[in-house]
Amino acid sequence: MSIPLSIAWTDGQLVILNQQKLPHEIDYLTLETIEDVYEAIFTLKVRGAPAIGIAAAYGLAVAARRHHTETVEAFLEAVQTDAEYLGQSRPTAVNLVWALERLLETVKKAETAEAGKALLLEEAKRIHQEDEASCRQIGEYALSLLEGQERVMTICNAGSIATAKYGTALAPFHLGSERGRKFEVYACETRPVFQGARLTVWELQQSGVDVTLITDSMAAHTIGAKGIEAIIVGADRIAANGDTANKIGTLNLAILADAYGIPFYVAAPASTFDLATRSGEEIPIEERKAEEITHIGNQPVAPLGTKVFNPAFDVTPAHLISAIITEKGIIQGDFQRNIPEVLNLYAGKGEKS
Ligand SMILES: CSC[C@H]1O[C@H](OP(=O)(O)O)[C@H](O)[C@@H]1O
Repeated sequence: MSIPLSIAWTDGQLVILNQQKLPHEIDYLTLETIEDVYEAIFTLKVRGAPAIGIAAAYGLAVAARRHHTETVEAFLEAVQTDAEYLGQSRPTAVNLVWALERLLETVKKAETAEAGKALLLEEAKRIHQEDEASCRQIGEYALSLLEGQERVMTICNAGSIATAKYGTALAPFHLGSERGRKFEVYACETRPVFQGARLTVWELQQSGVDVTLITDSMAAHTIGAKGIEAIIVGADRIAANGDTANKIGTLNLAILADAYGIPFYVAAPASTFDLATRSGEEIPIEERKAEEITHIGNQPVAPLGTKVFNPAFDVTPAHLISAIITEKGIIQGDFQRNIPEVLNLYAGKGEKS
């Protein structure tokens, strides 16, 4: 059994597992240009909030290697332009902008372009390593919160391939499997891109975790019929008040958890919090192309030209969230007050001194 990975810096190159080809093909891609990285993020070849941030960070380093400028000022301007370009690849996951801004802050220290190139790559590697450690710690906290609970539902893929390793919502299942802890995971297929059916099922099977696939519409019935004891999901952006953007369909599960009286957990690293965003109303929700809904593969399932609304995310209000599981601890109660306390963060200013 193994925990799958989706991003590597190998022999000086950025290599990703092409998640659009899973589960039937294991296809690795080397992203050689900033355009390659943008396209991989936009088309969900690499996806998942933390993984998007890691890929963008390496993308900035890859792009910088191609700049041969007369001055360090010109180099820094070119890097700034690259960051703005990559930052437009997907709007909802705050990890993308967070990673790019962290690299821009780091590279400002460079006295030469060559030093700047080294700083960018070192910081990208640091973000990659930190995320793996964060996800492992999230898994530990989630295991403690799920003590005595076996039957758990999830949606989309907040797994190892959506992060550096382990995942966020799926981290307790991967760690639990290593320790003989039994879980029965019920994975919503997650239309329209099928991250649940294609990615979460595949990923948990690689790790030897008992996983059952259901359609999104089966969630309410399944919670009752199978005695689901908790729901755990990932996040793409968590506002200062705890409102959480995650894959479309997550709000449905939060409402169902409230109706059934079972806990609804969000698992996410500190890099997914955006304290400059006061509430969920301010979170940009990505809308994607109609064909994701009107077609399955190349097969149309709706009349051609059908009008479509295709939001890729929804926002779960904080009052429906039982706890937010982070690498720095489990946040409950008054999220507005407890988020900065637990994460030791100020709005937009990073760690407390
Ligand atoms: C730890 S992954 C977080 C989040 O990202 C996924 O969205 P997408 O597949 O569109 O990148 C999903 O919302 C996951 O929960």
